[in-house]
Amino acid sequence: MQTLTSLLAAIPALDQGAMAQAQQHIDGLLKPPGSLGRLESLAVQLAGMPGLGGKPQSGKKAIIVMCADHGVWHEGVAISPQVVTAIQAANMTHGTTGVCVLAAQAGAKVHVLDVGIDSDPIPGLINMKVARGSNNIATGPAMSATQAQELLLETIRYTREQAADGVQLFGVGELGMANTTPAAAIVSVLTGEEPESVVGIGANLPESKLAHKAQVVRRAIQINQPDVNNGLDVLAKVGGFDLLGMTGVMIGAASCGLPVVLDGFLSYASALAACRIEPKVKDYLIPSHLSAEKGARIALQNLGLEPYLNMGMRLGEGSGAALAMQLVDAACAMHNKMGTLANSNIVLPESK
Ligand SMILES: O=C(O)c1ccc[n+]([C@@H]2O[C@H](COP(=O)([O-])O)[C@@H](O)[C@H]2O)c1
Ligand SMILES: Cc1cc2nc[nH]c2cc1C
Repeated sequence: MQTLTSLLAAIPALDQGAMAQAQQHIDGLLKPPGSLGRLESLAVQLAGMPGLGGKPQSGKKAIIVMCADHGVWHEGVAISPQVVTAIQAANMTHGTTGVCVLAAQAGAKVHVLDVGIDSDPIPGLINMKVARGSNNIATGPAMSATQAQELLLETIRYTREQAADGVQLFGVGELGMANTTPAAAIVSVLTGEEPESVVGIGANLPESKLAHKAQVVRRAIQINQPDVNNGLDVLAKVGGFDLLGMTGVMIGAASCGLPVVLDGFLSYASALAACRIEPKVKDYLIPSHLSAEKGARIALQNLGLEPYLNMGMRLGEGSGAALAMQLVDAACAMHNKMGTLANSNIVLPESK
């Protein structure tokens, strides 16, 4: 089996030649050069990804939803009953969740992984349960270093298997009551921002409880002392199984030279950790929307990513990734189907 070190070393650089060629092709399409804005830069980014063979394409799509519970829920940082994680995970298999409906619109398959729900195994889910919930980060590490290393490798392997099975576009999603608390802790540690700046209401926590939630995040960081230079240590100490699993999908996709569409706030935390583990992962990340969670802008700015959409969404599950997959399809259609200026005998003067 491949080691994490060898998988990280195998992440290819973007193909600059293919990107220059795509840019030239797009400049010759039937429109004023640059007039399709960020759809054009998205197509160029895709063209550079070696796993797509030098051309923007988005055939088979997979949204991988990591489901887990969190010991820190018991600190009173979330209002949803913890059992909602298990109930909603089961709903994923019935196709009734937000992500399932939006993924169907995008032509994406939803893969639901149980990486640590506090329940018996749920029929229809892929069982990668590490434990029935992570430990309470306010009193100690979320998981052991060994658990973190093993789950990271297992989720990377799962992603690479899907790539071998023909998936060309990945999306990440998560489900886990209270997970905006460990996500805020990760974002605070990896951006250097104060917990108060990155803690938000999650799934409708009353504003009056925000100061308590920030205090819990502060305590988690104080007690665990995560190593800011070690993304996996941060995930293991103040993260959770779902957040770590999404990092695995990002590294797995990048190691295959394939794109991965982010979702909301939780996925930004996972992406910050992925890029701390290996900065090359960044080239393969496609932001989707700006989550309405308070720390969202800070996290994305730190990643150096500008979201495509701003819809006030904060559902998670991979719903934002599903929506933005349609933009990826649009960028591919533009590149592959539009006519050219040359074929219409249109000659435009240089604008510079
Ligand atoms: O995607 C987002 O930006 C997002 C923002 C806030 C909440 N969520 C979802 O709500 C849950 C976490 O909220 P909470 O309040 O329980 O920490 C979890 O299941 C997430 O999928 C998701
Ligand atoms: C119903 C429900 C669905 C969710 N999906 C993600 N987080 C959620 C929280 C709740 C409460």
